[in-house]
Amino acid sequence: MTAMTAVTVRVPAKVNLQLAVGPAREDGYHDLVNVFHAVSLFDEVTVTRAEPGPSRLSVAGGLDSHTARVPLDGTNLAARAAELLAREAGVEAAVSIHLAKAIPVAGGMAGGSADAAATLVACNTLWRAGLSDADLHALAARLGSDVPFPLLGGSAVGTGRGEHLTPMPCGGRFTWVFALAEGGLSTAAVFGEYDRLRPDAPRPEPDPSLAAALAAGDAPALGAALSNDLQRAALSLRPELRRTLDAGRAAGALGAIVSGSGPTCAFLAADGAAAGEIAAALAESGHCARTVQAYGDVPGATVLPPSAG
Ligand SMILES: C[C@@](CO)(OP(=O)(O)O)[C@H](O)COP(=O)(O)OP(=O)(O)OC[C@H]1O[C@@H](n2ccc(N)nc2=O)[C@H](O)[C@@H]1O
Ligand SMILES: Nc1ncnc2c1ncn2[C@@H]1O[C@H](COP(=O)(O)OP(=O)(O)O)[C@@H](O)[C@H]1O
Repeated sequence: MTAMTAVTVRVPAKVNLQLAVGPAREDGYHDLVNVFHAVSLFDEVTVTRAEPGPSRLSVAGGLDSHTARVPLDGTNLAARAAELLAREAGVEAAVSIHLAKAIPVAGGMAGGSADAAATLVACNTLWRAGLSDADLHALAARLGSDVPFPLLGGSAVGTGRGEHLTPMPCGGRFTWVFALAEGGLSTAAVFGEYDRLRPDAPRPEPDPSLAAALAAGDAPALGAALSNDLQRAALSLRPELRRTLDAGRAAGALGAIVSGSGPTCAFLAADGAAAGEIAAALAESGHCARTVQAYGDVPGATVLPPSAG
């Protein structure tokens, strides 16, 4: 059997349908009820055998202003994922990693986490390391709170700091418009602003009406149930996002919300035609850098056949 030389994994972005945030814990993290929903905006990560040594990284795609902010050294979450998996599997990390990015960078859609999850799957395949899904999940949680979800995809609720996942049924295909902003927002800074604004945050609780709407494929009910406790903090740091949200609502969005820690804004549309109208209105308003349309939910990290890589 000849050894594989490269593996490509396709991995989705997420939007948070509910993000309920408790008070800061002693370790600095916050307990969450975090409903993840994987959407059809994909990064593709290709891991190729290379000389031993630090992983070499390259990046392409997406908004130029975004890709320029992707670190190409050992701090990249994908490089850290390759090193962690190599240590765990007892092999040498000898790979180059190419990131073809469609997920906005520092946009609250977990692009770096998606790349890390994809790298775990790609290296596990390339090195025939034989780690189980549970092993990969445990490694993912060590890399970041958002890293386990893109392994799974679909829709799922995350508790703890977001890493304990329970899948949720999704009974339909939901149509989304995302308004990408020019700059990013630091997740830690948004949680810090949340603490300043909500020192008395209550314990986060799941919203049963959201779970029911998701399971029923009921877009108007899901739009009404969307909620994000970090939105106020993101708007406090980036007040202009309010105009983006207002423009999407005025154009008929069933729900309008900041995605996770932002600054990407997410709009739920009734159907493809409505999504086109929302995207056109957002573009005309001049309040966002670019819009993309996507649907959810979609599967998690998937190895592509060699010819497609
Ligand atoms: C807010 C969310 C919502 O899904 O994602 P983004 O919108 O940024 O993509 C996540 O909770 C982000 O997850 P992730 O980006 O993996 O965060 P981590 O690397 O684990 O932590 C980065 C920093 O965010 C803060 N943090 C993160 C998760 C959590 N439950 N409580 C926190 O307080 C901490 O300040 C931490 O130092
Ligand atoms: N593979 C990666 N892709 C994008 N950003 C990365 C990656 N690895 C590390 N980063 C760093 O992580 C930060 C957060 O990026 P990202 O995961 O895209 O956003 P968010 O946490 O808002 O969902 C970026 O500002 C960047 O410096």
